[in-house]
Amino acid sequence: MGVSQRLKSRFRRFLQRPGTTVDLGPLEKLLPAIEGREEELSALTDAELTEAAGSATGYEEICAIGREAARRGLDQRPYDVQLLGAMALLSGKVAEMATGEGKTLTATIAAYGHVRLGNGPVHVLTVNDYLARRDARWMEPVYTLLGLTVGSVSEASTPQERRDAYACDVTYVSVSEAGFDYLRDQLVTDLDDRVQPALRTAIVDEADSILIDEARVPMVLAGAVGGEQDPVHAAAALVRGLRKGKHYTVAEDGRSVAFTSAGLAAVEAKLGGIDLYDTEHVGQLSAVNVALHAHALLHRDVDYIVRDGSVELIDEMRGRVAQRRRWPDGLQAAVEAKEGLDATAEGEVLGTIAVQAYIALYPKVCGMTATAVLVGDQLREFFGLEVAVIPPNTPCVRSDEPDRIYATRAEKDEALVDEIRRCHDKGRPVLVGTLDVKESEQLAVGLEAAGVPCVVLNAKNDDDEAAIIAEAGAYGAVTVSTQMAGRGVDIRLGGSDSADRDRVAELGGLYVIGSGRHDSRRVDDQLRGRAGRQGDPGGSVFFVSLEDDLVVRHAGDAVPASPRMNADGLVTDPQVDYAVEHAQRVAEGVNHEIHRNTWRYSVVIEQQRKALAERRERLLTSDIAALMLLERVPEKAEEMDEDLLARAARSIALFHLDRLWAEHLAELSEVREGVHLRALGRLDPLDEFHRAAVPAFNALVPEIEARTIATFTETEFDEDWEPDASTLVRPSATWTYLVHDNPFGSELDRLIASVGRRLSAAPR
Ligand SMILES: Nc1ncnc2c1ncn2[C@@H]1O[C@H](COP(=O)(O)OP(=O)(O)OP(=O)(O)O)[C@@H](O)[C@H]1O
Repeated sequence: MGVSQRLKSRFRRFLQRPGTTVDLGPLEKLLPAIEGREEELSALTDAELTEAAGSATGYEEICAIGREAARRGLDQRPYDVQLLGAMALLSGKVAEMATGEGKTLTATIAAYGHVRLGNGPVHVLTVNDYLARRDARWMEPVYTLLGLTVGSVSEASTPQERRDAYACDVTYVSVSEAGFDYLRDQLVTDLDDRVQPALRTAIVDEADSILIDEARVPMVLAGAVGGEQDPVHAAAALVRGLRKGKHYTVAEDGRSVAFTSAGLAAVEAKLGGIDLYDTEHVGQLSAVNVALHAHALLHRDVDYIVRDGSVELIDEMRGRVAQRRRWPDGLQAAVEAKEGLDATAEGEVLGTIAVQAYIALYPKVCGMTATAVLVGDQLREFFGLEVAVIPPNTPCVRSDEPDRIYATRAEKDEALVDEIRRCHDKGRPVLVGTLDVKESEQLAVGLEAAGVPCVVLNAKNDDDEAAIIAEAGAYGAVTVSTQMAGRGVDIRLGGSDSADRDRVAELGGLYVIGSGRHDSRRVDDQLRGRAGRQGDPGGSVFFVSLEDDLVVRHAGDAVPASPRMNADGLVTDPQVDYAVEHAQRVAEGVNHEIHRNTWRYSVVIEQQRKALAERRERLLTSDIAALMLLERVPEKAEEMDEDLLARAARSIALFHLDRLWAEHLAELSEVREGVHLRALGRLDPLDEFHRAAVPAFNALVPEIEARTIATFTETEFDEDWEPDASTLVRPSATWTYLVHDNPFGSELDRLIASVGRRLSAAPR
């Protein structure tokens, strides 16, 4: 590489440092020309506008026509910054636009543009069904004027409704529904049963949340198989009385737990004095470890709630019940057993894909969120996406106060209630963001005792979430919710009808209070962003205590022994401010590392899934299965009617491919859970995983052929032969779920830790 090239590449690396963003200059230059088209376009009839929309080609024309359609369809003229955002999305970037800047409309113009540029159909991927439905309906008049069809998919949609929605130019769908549809489509035996067309372009809403926070969440399609309950219940009973410190220790980061020698001895005694580390008890050891995880690390009303006799997971970030989400196999049943509920059937995994891998199936991806810069390096690392920061339409005048830090939790809680009461007495609306549902409820009790009425938004009333959040800016309102709840819902000053706007604005607008710093600064920034939208007055502050989890876990050493404080107990030591910032950065680093690690495991499975999907597609759309049988079993195949042979060969081969893939997934998950590794000792888990996964996959294709030939040979065919009539019965009921936070990595650590402890324990 020559000197100038090296310089260029260094300069480029400088430009691409985390936090650096795309230059908007070239796009800004188009704005005057777009504006110049307004008069001429406004003179067109609706029909003429629609016709013009159908032939637009460049960014300039797309934006000019998009603007005119929005003006007519919604009575809102898109701001220049919204057009800049739309162009950033058209050029495949993640647009960072502050909360309330009108991302919904921005995405609409971009979706139209993508269709015009030949990148359709476009999927706008949302974080939930509510937003998919709302945005599709809200933007429909604009799409109609642009001559495009729009649809939305939700959990309740029938296959035909899904097919219709996906047949539109633009489809709004939550990322999980889209992923599940993809997985179901991978299992059809008749092309007509598919609902999704080939994936082309995704516009990802709340991009940081979907692309980073949810990236490693696997979406799972399962078939009904009876679950075994008893070992799980037995293991839950074994760990029920165990105590922290004495019987087990929890790692500082709260992510893993390990038996102490005393704990292990207690469990082994209850089992009649067996040695759990004996190879014959490997299954039991695994069950007991999972039960301990459920017992020690998962807390009711924080990680899950129990409703109508079943365990429902709480989405840690949003603080609301995560629909159809489960922990990985075993853990879910262990929590159910801990709560004394019948364990639900595990089900056989028929297909699975992580959110990140699903997104990667779209040849074109772009996205938008209020907080992208902070994850700029991760967006680049995992998706090759760059961030474009779009300036606000009206400058933000929100006043963000420095953290108020107290020595103890109790002092913090008291000061928090006092501050809320002071604001409430004046009528200034307050939105409090808490870290979890339990904290929300505790705060509500404190507020009630102080005579402050409040509305608590928690996982248990998620149906009304949007409506409640929309009123958070009303005069005198006090709303308590977890930090992430209600993302995407507009908070207007003076209530959803803005009736009291002036009075509330005079009081300083909405006051957002965080009851603690989240693990990620991004989530804190999102919370702050709920105040001061579109140039509204507003304020934000976070209350922190040195006993908060985040500080204890990640900055224990950095906190001075006796920090400076003022008379009110407020810590005024700059070193403490630094320690809190530091704790957050460490937590962010830990999460990034977990993401990277999980992804390294998924890469192999992903390649295998893709290779098999291609094979399946060929089986489905060609006669390769029949040709294989003609070659391998000529006596029988040549005698059969051609159509019948093609039909039978295809069904049998698809059946075996799907079955073997399901078996393969089960095997991989066992490998990952460490069942094999435990016997193998301390080897690099990732290497070990590859060593098992690659040959297992290579054996798959010959095995599909062998089983296809066997079934073909054994089956009697007549003209009316149907797959269902033979032994080729597919799992009848299928359902879908998301696997919550993958504890495998930490489980391995835990196992290694417990093995280590075991080894160092004195021989008995
Ligand atoms: N060009 C415009 N002119 C007037 N009002 C607009 C314009 N664009 C958007 N709005 C209004 O601004 C409000 C916020 O829009 P929207 O909900 O799309 O914001 P957002 O950026 O998605 O916010 P969030 O980060 O909460 O998702 C809506 O009430 C919308 O009608």
